[in-house]
Amino acid sequence: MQKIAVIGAGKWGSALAYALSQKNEVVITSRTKRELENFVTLEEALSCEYLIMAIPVQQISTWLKEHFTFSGQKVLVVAKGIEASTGKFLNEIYNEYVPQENIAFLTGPSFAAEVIQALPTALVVNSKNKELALEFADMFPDFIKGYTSDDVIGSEIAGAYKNVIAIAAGICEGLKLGNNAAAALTSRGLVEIARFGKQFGAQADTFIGLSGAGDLFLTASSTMSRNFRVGLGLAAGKSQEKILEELGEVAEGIGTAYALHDIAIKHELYLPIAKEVYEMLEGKSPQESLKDLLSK
Ligand SMILES: NC(=O)C1=CN([C@@H]2O[C@H](COP(=O)(O)OP(=O)(O)OC[C@H]3O[C@@H](n4cnc5c(N)ncnc54)[C@H](O)[C@@H]3O)[C@@H](O)[C@H]2O)C=CC1
Ligand SMILES: O=C(CO)COP(=O)(O)O
Repeated sequence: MQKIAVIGAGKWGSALAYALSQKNEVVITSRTKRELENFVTLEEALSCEYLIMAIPVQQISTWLKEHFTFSGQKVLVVAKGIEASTGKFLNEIYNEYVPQENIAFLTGPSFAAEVIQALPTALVVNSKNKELALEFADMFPDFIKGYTSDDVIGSEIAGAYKNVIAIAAGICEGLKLGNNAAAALTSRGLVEIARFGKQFGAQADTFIGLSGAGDLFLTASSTMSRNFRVGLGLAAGKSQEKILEELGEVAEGIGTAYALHDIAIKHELYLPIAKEVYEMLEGKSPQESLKDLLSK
């Protein structure tokens, strides 16, 4: 039995704590105390050999600075997004604290609400350390088929960027543009993600697999996705503040759209869907944006 600590008791941290507890000893911690039987202090969690990091991307730099000291832990990062304030990828942020051989990243189609019901899925553990990736994949319960990959940057980009495309897909649905438009937008989204990934050294195969197409098709087609629901809210003319208040949970696509906007300017990249999502978040009319994307 492995002693695993999940850090962050939101939807995803809680679902993974449940899933991993099928075969392992798991404790969980969060910034506010929860009435959970396996709840421990942060100090105790950080003393475990294996850490599952479920803190949202926009908060993680500050959290690491304030709370984390590396002492040999093996870390699985399960968040998906790009830091808005700096444009940094998660692996860059974590690599300032955790050596590359001790860190892995989890991607693939995984609504927490289904994982916590033990419904089946297949996920990818991405790490430059193959042994570590296998170690984490072996911890999964029978209802999660574990794959491994060494394409850390590709899988990370796929997981982060699909949240932005899911916002666009939610807008498309909210505006009732039809199934053809939704499929066109999602497939162009996948091309956009893959093209962006190539710029940063990703492997092309990653984008047609679980971390790319798998997670994109899931998130961009379901109201279970928080990012998709952000899109529905924008289509309904709601403000970003109102949408987030109603959501009550994190939607990483928002911060990631801002990050992509800055990265596109810095590297002179053509990211049409991400650009329109950014502009809609900044107040452009969704009708206008979708017209710009989908008509000649
Ligand atoms: N919910 C899902 O289905 C999935 C979520 N993810 C990713 O997992 C990450 C977390 O998402 P959820 O758990 O769903 O979000 P959530 O909104 O349910 O929970 C976020 C958690 O982070 C904690 N948190 C926020 N700021 C913090 C800080 N400064 N210090 C410590 N803790 C802090 C909150 O207390 C909360 O427990 C996101 O990056 C998301 O994209 C990935 C796959 C599936
Ligand atoms: O990443 C997810 C599923 O794989 C969750 O997506 P949302 O954050 O949009 O709900």
